[in-house]
Amino acid sequence: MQPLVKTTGLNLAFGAVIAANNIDFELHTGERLAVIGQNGAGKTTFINICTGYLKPASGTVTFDGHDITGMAPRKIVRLGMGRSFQLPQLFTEHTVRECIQIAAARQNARLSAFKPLAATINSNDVESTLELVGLRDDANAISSDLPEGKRKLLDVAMALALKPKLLIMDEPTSGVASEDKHDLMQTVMNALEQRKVTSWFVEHDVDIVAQYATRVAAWINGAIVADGTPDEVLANPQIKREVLGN
Ligand SMILES: Nc1ncnc2c1ncn2[C@@H]1O[C@H](COP(=O)(O)OP(=O)(O)OP(=O)(O)O)[C@@H](O)[C@H]1O
Repeated sequence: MQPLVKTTGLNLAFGAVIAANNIDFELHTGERLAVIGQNGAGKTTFINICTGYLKPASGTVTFDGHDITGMAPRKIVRLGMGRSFQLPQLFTEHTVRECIQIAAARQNARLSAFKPLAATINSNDVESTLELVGLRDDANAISSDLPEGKRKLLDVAMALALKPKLLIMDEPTSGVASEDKHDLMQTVMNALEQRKVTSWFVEHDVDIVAQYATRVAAWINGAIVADGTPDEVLANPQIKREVLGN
């Protein structure tokens, strides 16, 4: 089976810091990949290269059979690669429902000053996305008034409105109280499962990684040093010592 994402020989340095060190990587449809690594290991740089926010100095990225190396982020999104951010990127003056409507309309390039927003998109899709992430009761709330956990859910909902094949999430549980992290991840993972979206998420909480990932890749100094099942990688002595700090 053709990998959904494939990178070959990716390199990128910031001055003397090697943020991506010859990364060969494959992700297959249906996987739930957790990426772990200390701060500064290169996890976000790798996401930024794959999503078009950074150009690699060398190497290639393919997504769903397309060469997307150096392609603009909005074009990569249109091919079906969604992304949610460590700090949710919401339309802060709009309601939760409008944020999802705007995301859906942007994907179809249907935003227009001459047509009401709701007339440009399929309202059933918007309502089912609200329901899917448990935000129906918050649909009329202004997005900036939401607590952090719901802001994260809205960020995911906006990505899902674009009907992605893959969703990459940079620290989906950061800034969320530890007692709320599992509920948040459960909701997100159920939503992704229902929409048959492959996922890859950066996560520092080992319990979350062990519970929700089918595969774990560990980063050190811009390179993948371990890649396998959660049991294998989380028990690897080097990873315990250098990544998990045990
Ligand atoms: N735009 C940039 N300019 C200069 N250095 C950068 C830039 N972006 C990242 N770096 C450096 O590259 C290295 C990798 O950073 P990156 O953000 O990818 O790490 P990370 O694993 O995502 O860390 P964190 O867990 O803190 O988000 C770090 O040393 C960082 O300081």
